[in-house]
Amino acid sequence: MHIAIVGNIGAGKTTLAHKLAQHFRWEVFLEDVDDNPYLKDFYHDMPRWAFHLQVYFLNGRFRQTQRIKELQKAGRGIIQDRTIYEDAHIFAANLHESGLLETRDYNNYYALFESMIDLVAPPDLLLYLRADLPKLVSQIEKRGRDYENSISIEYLKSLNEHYEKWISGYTAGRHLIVDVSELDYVRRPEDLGTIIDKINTTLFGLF
Ligand SMILES: Nc1ncnc2c1ncn2[C@@H]1O[C@H](COP(=O)(O)OP(=O)(O)O)[C@@H](O)[C@H]1O
Ligand SMILES: Nc1ncnc2c1ncn2[C@H]1C[C@H](O)[C@@H](COP(=O)(O)O)O1
Repeated sequence: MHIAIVGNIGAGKTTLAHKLAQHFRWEVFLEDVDDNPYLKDFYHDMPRWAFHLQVYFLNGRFRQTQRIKELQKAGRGIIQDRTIYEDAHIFAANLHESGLLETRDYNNYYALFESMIDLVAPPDLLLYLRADLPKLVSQIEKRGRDYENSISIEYLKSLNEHYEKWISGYTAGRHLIVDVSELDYVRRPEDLGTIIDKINTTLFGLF
């Protein structure tokens, strides 16, 4: 079984990934953020570093999906924090449409993504954490990564719009949308329970 958690920056993916992994006793696959050699520079100068960052994320995410495939074959359950789909359909597309990633670079990147994507199996469940802008801003602040101070409301808004468009056309497998704007699964165990119930219903037909 493979559940992938998708959603905007600060939506609460990593936090939920840990909690679900603990609940189901599955392996958790997180994003490579601390060792990312481009992320900090990207937030200082997006046009300069957009292409480098996208290629870095794409490669990392592809390698991760190959490891997930192996573990799945071995019968293990997996919770994945963010997917390769979001890199291409949300972040790279948004940078291109905002004029921060040149068309020739975007086309080059997208051709690479298309070469890879046939080798990627969609998750058994894609769990989209929808969050409004105040929730995203407060959780990004709460996390306190210095280099994310420069993230603008417009950037988050545009990413949210890309998420909504993408999820409405997602047909690769089962998906579940949970609005987390009013949920606090850090302090309220019942909110975590609500999400787990929804997952069980969708995946196993329980409840
Ligand atoms: N539903 C929630 N309610 C309250 N706080 C949350 C919730 N989800 C995440 N947080 C807090 O918000 C911050 C960002 O969450 P994180 O899981 O890192 O988001 P993401 O991985 O989506 O970027 C963390 O400090 C986390 O503890
Ligand atoms: N593909 C990406 N392009 C640009 N930025 C990205 C991409 N994937 C992740 N990010 C950024 C967004 C955050 O600053 C960090 C970690 O993501 P998070 O949603 O907080 O887990 O990386």
